[in-house]
Amino acid sequence: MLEVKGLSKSFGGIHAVQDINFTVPKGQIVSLIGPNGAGKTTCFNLITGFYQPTRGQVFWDGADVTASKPYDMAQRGVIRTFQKTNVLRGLSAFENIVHAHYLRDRTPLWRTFWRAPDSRRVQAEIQESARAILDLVGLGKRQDVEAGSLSCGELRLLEVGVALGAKPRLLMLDEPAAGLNSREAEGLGGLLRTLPGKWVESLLLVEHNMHLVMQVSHHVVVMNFGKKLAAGTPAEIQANEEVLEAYMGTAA
Ligand SMILES: Nc1ncnc2c1ncn2[C@@H]1O[C@H](COP(=O)(O)OP(=O)(O)OP(=O)(O)O)[C@@H](O)[C@H]1O
Repeated sequence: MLEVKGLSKSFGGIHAVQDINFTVPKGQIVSLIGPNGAGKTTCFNLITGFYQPTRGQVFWDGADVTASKPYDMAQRGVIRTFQKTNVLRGLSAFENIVHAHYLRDRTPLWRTFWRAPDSRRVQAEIQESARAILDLVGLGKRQDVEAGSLSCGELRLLEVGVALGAKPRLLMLDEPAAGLNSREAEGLGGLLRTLPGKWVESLLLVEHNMHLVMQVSHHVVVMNFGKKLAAGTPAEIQANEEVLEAYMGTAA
């Protein structure tokens, strides 16, 4: 579904991403890992059009979408989260997810006024979908709580819920387990594993929590100093000495 070919990005003399190649097939969870500054978030920014690549291409569903605008990528179903929260703290958990549904809504404004019964039906569908997402992420009983009052663990779950509200085909999560304790991360892992095939087509993850990465990924791509160091199944990556030296060793 997603294919990244020879992707490169330089900021002046800093080669943040150099000749990166990988694919995210349908139905799979792929993780991008590497030490701080390895270029993972820059890859996310290149794929979703927040940065223009210096070289290389991004293909989505067979189409060349290199340097598409972030809004175009979202319309195509490529939805990402940020390391900084995408949650509106003054809104309730429920309102946050309802709000996210409108990101991909194509209903022209005039229809909202002209065909009120139709628009009421759409609103009812959105509310039902928002409740289903809240139940999925385990926040069903917290739907009316202001996002700003949720615990760190609950906020992380709400962030995933907000991203799901935009009806992603490819969901790209940037450090979804940041700040979670091991029990919360375990729960998040369980949730992520249920998503492909039902709620999203595929998932691309940037994550430092190695336990979570190894628990949920079909395929892992390791970056170091902007370059691809290794790629393989979690078992292959865990057995790769170069990876252990460059990343696991320093992360342990
Ligand atoms: N807008 C920018 N301008 C200049 N340098 C940048 C910019 N964005 C990223 N960089 C640099 O590119 C390199 C890769 O950064 P990036 O944030 O992609 O790494 P990362 O692997 O996501 O790190 P972390 O795990 O800490 O989030 C770093 O040296 C960073 O300082």
